[in-house]
Amino acid sequence: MEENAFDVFVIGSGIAGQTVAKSCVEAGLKVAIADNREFGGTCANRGCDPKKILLGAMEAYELSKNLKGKGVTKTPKINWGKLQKYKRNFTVNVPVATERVLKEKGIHLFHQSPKFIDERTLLVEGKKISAQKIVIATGQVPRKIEIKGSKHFKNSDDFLNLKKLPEHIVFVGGGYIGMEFAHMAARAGAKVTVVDTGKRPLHAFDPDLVKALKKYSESLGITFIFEAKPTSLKKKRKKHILSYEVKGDIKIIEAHMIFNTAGRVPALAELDLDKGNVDFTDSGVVTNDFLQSKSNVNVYACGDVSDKNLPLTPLSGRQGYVVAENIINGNKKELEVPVVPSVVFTLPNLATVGYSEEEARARYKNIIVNYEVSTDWFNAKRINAPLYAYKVILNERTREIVGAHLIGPDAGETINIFTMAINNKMTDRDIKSTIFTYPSWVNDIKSMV
Ligand SMILES: Cc1cc2nc3c(=O)[nH]c(=O)nc-3n(C[C@H](O)[C@H](O)[C@H](O)COP(=O)(O)OP(=O)(O)OC[C@H]3O[C@@H](n4cnc5c(N)ncnc54)[C@H](O)[C@@H]3O)c2cc1C
Ligand SMILES: NC(=O)c1ccc[n+]([C@@H]2O[C@H](COP(=O)([O-])OP(=O)(O)OC[C@H]3O[C@@H](n4cnc5c(N)ncnc54)[C@H](O)[C@@H]3O)[C@@H](O)[C@H]2O)c1
Repeated sequence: MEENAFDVFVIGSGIAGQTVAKSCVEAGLKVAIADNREFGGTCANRGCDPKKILLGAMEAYELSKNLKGKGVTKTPKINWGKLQKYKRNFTVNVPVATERVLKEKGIHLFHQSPKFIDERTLLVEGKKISAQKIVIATGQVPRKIEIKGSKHFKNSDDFLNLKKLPEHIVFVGGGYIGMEFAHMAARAGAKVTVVDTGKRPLHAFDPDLVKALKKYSESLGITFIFEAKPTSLKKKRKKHILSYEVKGDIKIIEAHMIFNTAGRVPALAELDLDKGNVDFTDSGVVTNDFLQSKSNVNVYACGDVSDKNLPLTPLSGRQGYVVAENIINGNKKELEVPVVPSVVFTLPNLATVGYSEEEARARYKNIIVNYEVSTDWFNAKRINAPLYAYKVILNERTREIVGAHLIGPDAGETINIFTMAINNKMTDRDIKSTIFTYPSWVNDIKSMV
């Protein structure tokens, strides 16, 4: 094979791209991978992992705060600078280690965005590269807020790398990222405001539990401004001024830093997809059930950038695996996704799996909705947890669990048991007859079903 010809050329070295590249090279194919940033992708470098390291200190803070006067004498102070240093121990080696593993496997690396020249040819690092299969696994990037002065917005990468925490922070967007960061910043001592165009934060989550989380967030000092449309952003010495419109009135808010946490969009702008005849929409590359481009059979897409994804790490890995299988064995593997749990890493965690109450009502004739604020249960009282609640939904006819929504300490772990229960069509009786460890959060689910 010519030097610049590959069986598989993968664009993007996150979980999706790496999964494809490694599987294909192990199957004996000649593989290359390109990334226009540090290798390793969003999750490991500037997403899930670094965020969760910062969260560790917040967990220590929260537990101590709740037990203050109950055997714990002081609420600790977060040393943001030291916490960031600790986080960097984990992230600093990711790109080098990722490159090393890929190279050791015989994968060729490129450090630039390729551009399509035609359906099978790319231009990268000044070379024309031909490939039998091209895999787009470029993930997502923050959605631009198209207002005057938008260049002054910081984004999630900036927050996760902040050396010093500003006194007053505004997050524009109260979704996963805005809420997780707002909780961290407030606990670390910043004054925090969340501005959102919607009527409430976290619109994909159960409204009753979100209401409880919002109220608790306010008790941490977080201010919310809803139904607010940003109109301009100005920098004035050390401060930034965000103008926004609420019900026809223009208002302003001043802060030291203002972050764009208003959602993320497929990272496709640099690829010249038109030249490659690759169709895409706002949801990503248009794919069939094999994750193959509908307009160019030489191209596959996987991870956050495919139109079949919920942008979560486990799904991106799953899609990478499906694409690798289809490249290696021909299109045999369709994308099948079991129910997907999801957690917002605020403290307490807010977690969800399966149908929402609204979806379950539309889908089943009769449902049972078990909703309770359970802050007086032993597990919560033991650590003086301020918020613990659940909403579990069953199909009344079959008694199968069809949805679970939790807020409370470790809800991000407990939700996994509900995920297994839903996938395995378990009923309330199946759960009640299982023996779990005691006392444990998971044991509580017997009382929730
Ligand atoms: C702050 C934050 C927190 C998150 N927390 C969680 C969490 O707790 N749990 C969870 O499940 N998910 C979380 N996510 C989402 C998760 O990070 C993504 O779903 C996951 O990383 C997607 O993997 P991927 O391989 O599809 O894309 P990515 O990991 O984004 O990888 C895409 C790669 O392609 C590269 N690239 C982009 N454009 C080009 C181009 N033109 N040319 C070459 N290379 C390119 C990028 O540099 C990147 O390395 C979080 C995301 C963010 C931003
Ligand atoms: N814990 C996790 O699993 C986790 C954490 C972070 C991110 N993620 C993934 O990353 C994706 C992106 O997260 P996100 O928080 O950026 O997006 P999001 O879609 O969760 O939230 C975006 C928020 O911004 C608001 N918004 C949109 N445009 C606005 C504007 N112009 N002004 C003000 N508000 C505006 C929306 O109403 C929404 O509330 C998520 O969908 C999720 O899949 C997951």
